[in-house]
This record gives sequence, C-alpha cells and structure tokens, in this order.
Amino acid sequence: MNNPDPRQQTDFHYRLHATDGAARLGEVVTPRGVVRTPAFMPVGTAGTVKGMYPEQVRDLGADILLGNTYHLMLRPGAERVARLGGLHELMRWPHPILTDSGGFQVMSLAGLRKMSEKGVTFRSHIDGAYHELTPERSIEIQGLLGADIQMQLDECVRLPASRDEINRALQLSLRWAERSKRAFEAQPKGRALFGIVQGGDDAELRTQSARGLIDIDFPGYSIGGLAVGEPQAVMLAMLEVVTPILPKDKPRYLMGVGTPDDIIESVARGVDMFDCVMPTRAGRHAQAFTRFGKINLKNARHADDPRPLDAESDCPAARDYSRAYLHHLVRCEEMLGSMLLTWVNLAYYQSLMAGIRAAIAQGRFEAFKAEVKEGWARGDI
Ligand SMILES: CNc1nc2c(CC[C@H]3O[C@@H](OC)[C@H](O)[C@@H]3O)c3nc(N)[nH]c(=O)c3cc2[nH]1
Repeated sequence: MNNPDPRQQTDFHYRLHATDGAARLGEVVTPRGVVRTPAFMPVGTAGTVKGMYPEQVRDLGADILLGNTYHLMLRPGAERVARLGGLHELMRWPHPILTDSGGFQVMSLAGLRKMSEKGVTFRSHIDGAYHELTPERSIEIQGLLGADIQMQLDECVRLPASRDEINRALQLSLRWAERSKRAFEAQPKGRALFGIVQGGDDAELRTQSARGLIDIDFPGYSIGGLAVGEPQAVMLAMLEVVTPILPKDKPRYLMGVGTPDDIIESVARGVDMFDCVMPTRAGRHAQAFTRFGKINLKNARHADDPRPLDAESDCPAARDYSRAYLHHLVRCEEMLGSMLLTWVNLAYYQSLMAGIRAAIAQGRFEAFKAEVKEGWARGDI
C-alpha cells in the first residue's frame, strides 16, 4: 500500500470544475487518490481518527485524513513509522493523508519552548524529553510518515497580538517557507508542500505574506493564523483579503476550521479544504451536530426520548439509536457513547460538504447556505 502503482503516479494538481460566486468546486489530484473539494479532512492527530475505524471514515465520504508531525514524532516516532511502512500502511488508510508541520502544537502543547531563527526546541508534553523542530526536520518527519500533502514549518501567532509581533512571525515563517521548500526537493515526486499564509488580523500583513509565498511558489496554500481566538467576522475579513490574491489553479486550505457555519461562510469566500477537531472532540463530549443544530445529549430532556437524532440520516448512529440510549451512554461514560456521536458528527460534516459541492455544481450555493442556516436556526424540535 505504501508504493502506489507507478502507472497511477500522477503529479499533484488541482482542477477547478465550477464556481458560484467565490465558492469553488474542484478536485485535488494526488498519487493516492482524488480529494473532492470543498473537502472536510477528519483529524487523525496520532494516526487515528479517535473512536472510528478507517473504513467507517472512508464510508462517510472522507477522501483525505490529517495527521500530525508533533504527536507522531513523539510517539511512535517518525523513523519507527517509516520502518513499519509509513503512516498509510500503519493506520490502514490507503487514501491521501495531509500532515501539519508541528509548529502549532509545539506552541500550544509542549513545555519549555525556545524559538530561534533555526527552529524551535521544546520538551515533550509526554515524557519531558528535549526535541528540536526545524523546517528541515519537520519536512524530514513528514517525508518519513509518507504524507501526500505536507506543511511548511511556520509560526502561528495567537490573537490578539501587536502588529510588530504578527510581522515578526510572518517574516520568520516566510524564511522558513524557503527552507521547507528546499528540504522538500529531496522527496519522491507526486507529493505536495503547501506554504502557510500568516499575518494575523492585519490586511496589509496578510497581503505581504500571501505575495511572499506566491513569489516562492507552492502547489497549494494554507491559510494559517486564524481560528486562534478571533471573532468569526475577523476570520472572514482576512479570507476576503487573502483568497482573491491566491492563484485560482491551486487549492486553498483553511487550517483548524471549524464549525459548520465557519465552513459554509469560508467556502463562500473561496476556501477549498478544511480540518477541525470539532466533530470528533465534540462527539467525545456528548455533543451531536445535526441538520437541526447542535444537541447536547447530556441534557436530561433526552432521558425518555425514543426518537433517533435524525430519522432521515444515512448514518446508522443518527438514524437507528434513540436519544434516550445515547443519553444513557454519555451519562454512564460508556465508550460506545463517544463512538456513536463521533460517527454522527463526522457523518454530518461529510453530508454538509457533499451538499455544498452539489449546490455549487448546480449554481445554487447561496440558496443552499440559506436552507442549511434555517435548519440550524429552527433548532431541535
Ligand atoms: C484550531 N485552530 C487552528 N488550528 C491551527 C493549526 C493546527 C491545525 C492542526 O492542529 C490539530 O488540531 C488542533 C490538527 O491536527 C490540525 O492539523 C495551524 N497549524 C499551522 N501549522 N499553522 C497555523 O497557522 C495553524 C492555525 C490553526 N488554527
């Protein structure tokens, strides 16, 4: 599984099929398969989409998963994953995998961090061991994992932040983008490295970052430094600055986003790819995402409710299990509760993406957006 058939070796590229306003319908073609966009990428941080079998994730319509350099370099270790045949083989996922470069997690999870021009040294949040992450080492790790789409090492600044702080991190990230691209040249053909646009909530700095990355030239562009505490309006305003600058023939990936509303509003502003821990993490916290909005299954009002979450869903977890049973499972902290609600949530996210793609194809994206929002507003009857 780790050596795709050479005859299918197709270089990484993006195909734009249709637009509806700024919303885009397309495909990201990789040697391991096609990613239909707009796409939601379930997060498989430590080599697993928590509580789900890979086949289940695939059956829900996911074309691509996300893995994480920071977690996998600490445990089980990148060299060990490579010895075991790479991440696709290890986690039995033969389809595309995108990995993040680890910088974001170092800043949010690791202890004793020391940032320099060279990279970042830190102590593992697991066993306190010292590690170093440089652009070169991050690319080496992502290559050992065998990721089809890789991220440059960058510095993501939490908001609110001063303009000087945002600019410093942006300039460092541009220099790391150059180094990441040079290190990436050693990898097999067909894989792609994305640059990551930074610039915080400052339109001028966002423009500088996007233009700087385009000068370096990447096959795809991530929009980073968002979904870090800023209001949705600020995130959307930055998308309106950045997406018109990015090349139309390359994919745009908004990192770490988001709620169903974040996603549909970001698609409307030209974003193609999304990842977020929301559906999986919420599933482990008794929250269900449905066409009627979010439902908290811990709430006692569900204790005697024989209805399923959504009788019209294609997902057995949403269609066949009563709210009373789901409420019982979460109250007893039974693992099946987390598994069923994770399944419900990923099914809802993928059905939302499928609906978005169909609506753009039919030129009715705005109408679809209004219908979906009306369903969430109606709430759970
Ligand atoms: C949640 N908001 C958010 N997440 C973000 C991530 C991590 C996503 C990664 O972190 C993990 O989820 C927390 C997943 O594995 C995902 O791949 C980012 N990563 C990088 N390299 N640069 C960024 O500017 C960035 C911004 C984000 N904003």
